[in-house]
Amino acid sequence: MSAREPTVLHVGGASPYDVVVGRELLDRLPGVLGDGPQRVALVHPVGLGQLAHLARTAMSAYEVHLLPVPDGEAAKTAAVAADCWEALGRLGFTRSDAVVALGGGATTDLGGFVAATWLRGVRVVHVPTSLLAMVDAAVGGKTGIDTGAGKNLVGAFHEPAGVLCDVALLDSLPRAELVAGLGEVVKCGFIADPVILDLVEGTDPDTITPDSDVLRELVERAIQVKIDVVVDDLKESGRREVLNYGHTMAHAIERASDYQVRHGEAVAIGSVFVAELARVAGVLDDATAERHRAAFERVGLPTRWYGASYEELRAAMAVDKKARGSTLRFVVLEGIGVPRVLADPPEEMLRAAYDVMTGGGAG
Ligand SMILES: NC(=O)c1ccc[n+]([C@@H]2O[C@H](COP(=O)([O-])OP(=O)(O)OC[C@H]3O[C@@H](n4cnc5c(N)ncnc54)[C@H](O)[C@@H]3O)[C@@H](O)[C@H]2O)c1
Ligand SMILES: O=C(O)C(=O)C[C@@H](O)[C@H](O)[C@H](O)COP(=O)(O)O
Ligand SMILES: [Zn+2]
Repeated sequence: MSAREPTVLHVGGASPYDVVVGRELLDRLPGVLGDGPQRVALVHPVGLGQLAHLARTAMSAYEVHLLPVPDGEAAKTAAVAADCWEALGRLGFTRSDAVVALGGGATTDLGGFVAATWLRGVRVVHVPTSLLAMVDAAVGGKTGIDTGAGKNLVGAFHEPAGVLCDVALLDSLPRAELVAGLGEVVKCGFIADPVILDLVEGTDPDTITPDSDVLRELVERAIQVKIDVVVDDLKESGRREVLNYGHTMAHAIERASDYQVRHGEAVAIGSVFVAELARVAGVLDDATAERHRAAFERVGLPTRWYGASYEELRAAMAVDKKARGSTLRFVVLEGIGVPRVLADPPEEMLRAAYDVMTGGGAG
């Protein structure tokens, strides 16, 4: 059980802000919002109404308007964004006002996008309530929504004014959602911080609970991995692509499953897929490819998926934002913490990795 002081992780750059990690942090909201805003639009999933009311109480100095949106991925649509814009219009929301996005990554992506687009950009503060949103979605300024053409294809870079990661809020998070968040944490272990892998491999997964010291360390380490990358390459002109490890296949799986596969689960499957692709391409050794499967499975994540044909997933991968023209580009690893891009891998290699992913291959 952690009774530690909050940890403040600073994100530098042109619009610097802090990511605070700790417990019982809602009272810090006014400090992050400052005395500029009069009105606050509190975007939250309908299912988290009680938490939203707690946050509202903490912001009693402001005129707070609740904007409930659908739970989960269903919030990331043009229609829901348009409803939010209409609500801000009715409120007479000005550039001196602020959005607070409280919820999982779907809510922070939507709330961030609404803030990025309203009046071409108003202040947003994120209060992530899922593990995945704390370690990834709320940090780094990527916002967006899904369309029929694919996941996250419409969006904007819009950095928050602050992020409050109150791990006490994870107490109500269903276990399957916590485990999904570990997918992005383990990803960070492979791309940049092997201590994360040591922690995961050396810990009984049932003891990774919201009040545990190990969860706190995993959260802080994963956030630091993300910060180190985004301060160097906010708009993904190069290095930031590493954070997309496993995501080319992950996003294809999410879309093909009609978003029934959780993002963090898809990241686990997609990371094992791309490790296999790298192994088949002669880039990654057998043992490190196998370590991928073992690490994700250890925390309870899936590493195989049988739900769509190769052709369907191949077509969905074509809209990946890392693609250039008709050339697919995958982030692969040469070793732990040693990323590179594998462009235009031969079709037979992609099929071989797909066969392993579906259990049809030798892996
Ligand atoms: N912008 C980025 O950099 C970035 C990074 C990673 C992921 N994402 C996006 O984040 C989304 C996934 O985020 P997610 O895994 O948090 O999913 P999510 O937002 O769909 O949340 C999962 C479910 O948990 C519920 N929930 C959240 N917090 C809760 C709590 N404290 N108690 C009870 N229930 C709670 C939500 O209402 C939802 O039903 C995806 O859309 C993904 O694309 C964005
Ligand atoms: O922050 C990033 O950059 C990432 O790629 C982090 C990913 O975990 C995240 O899922 C992100 O939303 C994916 O971005 P996209 O550009 O592929 O839509
Ligand atoms: Zn992700």
